[in-house]
Amino acid sequence: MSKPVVAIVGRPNVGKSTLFNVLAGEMISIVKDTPGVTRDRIYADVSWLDREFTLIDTGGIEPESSDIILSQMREQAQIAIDTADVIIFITDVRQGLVDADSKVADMLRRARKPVILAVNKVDNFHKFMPDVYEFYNLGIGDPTPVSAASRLGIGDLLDTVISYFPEDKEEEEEDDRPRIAIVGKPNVGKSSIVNKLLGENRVIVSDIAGTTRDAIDTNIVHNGKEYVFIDTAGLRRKNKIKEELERYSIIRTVTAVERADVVLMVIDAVEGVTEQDAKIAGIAHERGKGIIIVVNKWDAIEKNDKTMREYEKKIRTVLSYMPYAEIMYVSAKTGQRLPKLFDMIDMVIENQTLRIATGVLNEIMTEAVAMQQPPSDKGKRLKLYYITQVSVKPPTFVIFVNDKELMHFSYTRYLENKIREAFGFKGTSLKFFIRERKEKEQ
Ligand SMILES: Nc1nc2c(ncn2[C@@H]2O[C@H](COP(=O)(O)OP(=O)(O)OP(=O)(O)O)[C@@H](O)[C@H]2O)c(=O)[nH]1
Ligand SMILES: Nc1nc2c(ncn2[C@@H]2O[C@H](COP(=O)(O)OP(=O)(O)OP(=O)(O)O)[C@@H](O)[C@H]2O)c(=O)[nH]1
Repeated sequence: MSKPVVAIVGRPNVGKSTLFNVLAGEMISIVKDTPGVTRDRIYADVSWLDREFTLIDTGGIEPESSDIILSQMREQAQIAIDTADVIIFITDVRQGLVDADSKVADMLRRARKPVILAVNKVDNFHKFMPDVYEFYNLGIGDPTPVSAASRLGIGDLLDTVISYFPEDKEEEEEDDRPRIAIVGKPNVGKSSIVNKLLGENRVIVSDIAGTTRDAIDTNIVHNGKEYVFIDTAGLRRKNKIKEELERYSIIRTVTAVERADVVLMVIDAVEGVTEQDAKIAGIAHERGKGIIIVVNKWDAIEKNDKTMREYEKKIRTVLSYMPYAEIMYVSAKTGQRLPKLFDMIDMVIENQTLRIATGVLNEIMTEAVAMQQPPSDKGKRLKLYYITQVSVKPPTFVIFVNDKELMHFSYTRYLENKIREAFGFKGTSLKFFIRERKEKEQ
């Protein structure tokens, strides 16, 4: 279900960005083309030997003095401990072992998460190996020599990374409680929503033992059904620079969204919807998660009969890439409409896992094609042979055509709309793959 998260931690200048780019650039597909989504390489989807994971770079800007370096590294390590399944701790063979490395190693060791010690800049294994052994002193296991710049040792490193992933999701499958991530800018009311939901519903203590991450999960029972809320609120803002804070909140959002079935994208009604909201919502959209846009603090604004429509218009414009998302206007302060969230969550999950029979899909497609002729180019017309649904979460379809080039984005969108007219699929994106098939095979 959810992909494992792997975090890179290390001192400035040891090669974190270089390693990140090597892992990301060659072996990944970042889902792009969502307007507003950050171009910063803070996170990336990586796959290695059929295993997929989300890679995050916890490193930020370069601090000047060594005591700041240490405190920053502690912050990075803490973020990694809080969010990652596997941590790559990267050091530099040229600089050798330094005090900050040892302190961070202590911290990581106590966290009881799998840590891989990568010793970077080993551009020549023969020459530098004796220096690599020094890193055994950190007491966090065997050092793995790599050279990010020359791409040496990368395969071994990735083998080690995936060896720590749980064997195909057995454990997770047992837990079928809906997982709901609450995301949004600071101060929009994420914690207030969870607290209000907690206050009005029965709470039970998390029964999954042993993982740090569950500490931020809240289990809520509503109408006899359990829901797990994953909160991204409460980033410690003290002493943080703006860029750093933003990086951390993106990491928190990505890792929470990764684990969720449905994402509540919280917007502050008083502030209105902003580009930053578009960035955050884009993370959930890219990952094909169910989405509900929650406009909070609805009690705090002046309203008339047009207010809701005006809000919707603005939201649809700024978040134009997710027209399928439902919008709810709530107040964590008064509790207005909050109980309805659960029905909405149930509906979105149903839609995320909805499967449509192939026969029905093909009827819809045939009818759609009859109503609006497919595009043509240079005398050749697009022919659509066959459509079938191949997976769920999000619902994913494959369309077989005579020529991929002829399948315009707008025609795919048209078919999507026809499918949505028939089945709704509210709250979830739909994915389409276009495949070519020779005419005679039909
Ligand atoms: N010789 C050698 N140099 C490397 C290697 N990997 C990275 N470097 C160099 O080390 C320097 C720092 O690399 P970055 O990837 O920017 O390091 P970083 O840890 O992301 O640094 P910060 O952004 O300051 O945290 C650059 O000059 C890289 O070219 C390597 O494998 N061998
Ligand atoms: N009027 C009004 N105020 C609200 C509502 N929900 C939250 N607030 C206020 O908004 C402020 C921020 O609420 P939080 O729940 O801490 O917001 P958050 O999104 O969790 O913030 P971070 O922890 O910074 O991410 C607090 O002062 C709340 O009292 C609401 O529905 N109406």
